[in-house]
Amino acid sequence: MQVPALSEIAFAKVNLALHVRARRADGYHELESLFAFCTDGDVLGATAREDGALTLAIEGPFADDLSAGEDNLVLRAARALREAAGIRSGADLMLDKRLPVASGIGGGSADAAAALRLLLRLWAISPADVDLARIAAALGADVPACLGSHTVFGAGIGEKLEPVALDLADMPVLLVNPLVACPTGPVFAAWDGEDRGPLDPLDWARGRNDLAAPAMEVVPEIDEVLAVLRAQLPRLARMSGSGATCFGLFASTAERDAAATRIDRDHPDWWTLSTRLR
Ligand SMILES: C[C@@](CO)(OP(=O)(O)O)[C@H](O)COP(=O)(O)OP(=O)(O)OC[C@H]1O[C@@H](n2ccc(N)nc2=O)[C@H](O)[C@@H]1O
Ligand SMILES: Nc1ncnc2c1ncn2[C@@H]1O[C@H](COP(=O)(O)OP(=O)(O)O)[C@@H](O)[C@H]1O
Repeated sequence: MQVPALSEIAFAKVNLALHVRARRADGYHELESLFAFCTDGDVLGATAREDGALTLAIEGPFADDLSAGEDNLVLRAARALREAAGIRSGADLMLDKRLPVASGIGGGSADAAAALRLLLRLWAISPADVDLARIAAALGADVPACLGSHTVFGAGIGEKLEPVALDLADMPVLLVNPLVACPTGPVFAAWDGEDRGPLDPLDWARGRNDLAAPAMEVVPEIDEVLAVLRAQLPRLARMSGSGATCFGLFASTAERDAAATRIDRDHPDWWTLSTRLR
């Protein structure tokens, strides 16, 4: 595979807390979440094409779990940006798929956001000339937060973003996933409809993930992932998004790495990623 001209990391997303407040008439859910991002993720590369074609090739550990067809969020993002900018530029896109698919860490949303950042650069589009927030929101509820990929408070269906005075950079994180896909729609559908109260973003550690219980109905293995993670004595362990990935926040990289080694040894069929918040 050729070396791409430009590349961007599609930073893995973690919902440090996620409170579901109401089911809307259109089936979507009002929520409040503190989004944070890891320093690692998928890697997206791009090389310009003169003929205006858009192509996508996928490699990496989870390449077989998704199609490189027209509905891939990377290609949808590229087409949306090109249309908004009124240009006919092309690109060969290469996605190194390192994050498990449908796993609550926003792989698809992060890929879409990375595609927007990357193609703005490749095609020399000024962000002032396109309504990036609108393009992002049309691609998925999480894409606006993934665009900036910095700690942010989200309301509405996740697209109403408010800055938050929290610096969590460099905090050691361990992500653990049982490698059972956990699709977002069925998890929201299994939510019991009870509003358990608002999220104070500055008090997120005492918050909740209201999707954990419904996600465990869809993927029962999440219960064991959380128990195994908690046994490693992190500062905090919780499920991210609609699952099934759970995260542990550790006091030091040494404690995080020791936990990863034990979990990899005891659960060789699970996926883990030792990373940091950015
Ligand atoms: C739960 C969260 C938390 O960050 O993350 P993930 O678990 O997907 O990573 C997000 O809200 C997910 O956002 P995103 O992954 O963009 O969702 P979408 O593709 O737009 O929606 C997939 C489906 O989930 C349901 N959905 C999504 C968002 C929302 N606020 N309410 C919903 O009910 C809808 O049934 C929708 O058709
Ligand atoms: N580039 C992509 N990466 C991952 N999933 C994608 C991508 N493009 C489209 N999808 C679709 O989006 C769905 C949600 O994937 P993903 O964003 O990984 O889940 P989650 O938001 O739960 O982490 C997948 O089931 C997949 O079919």
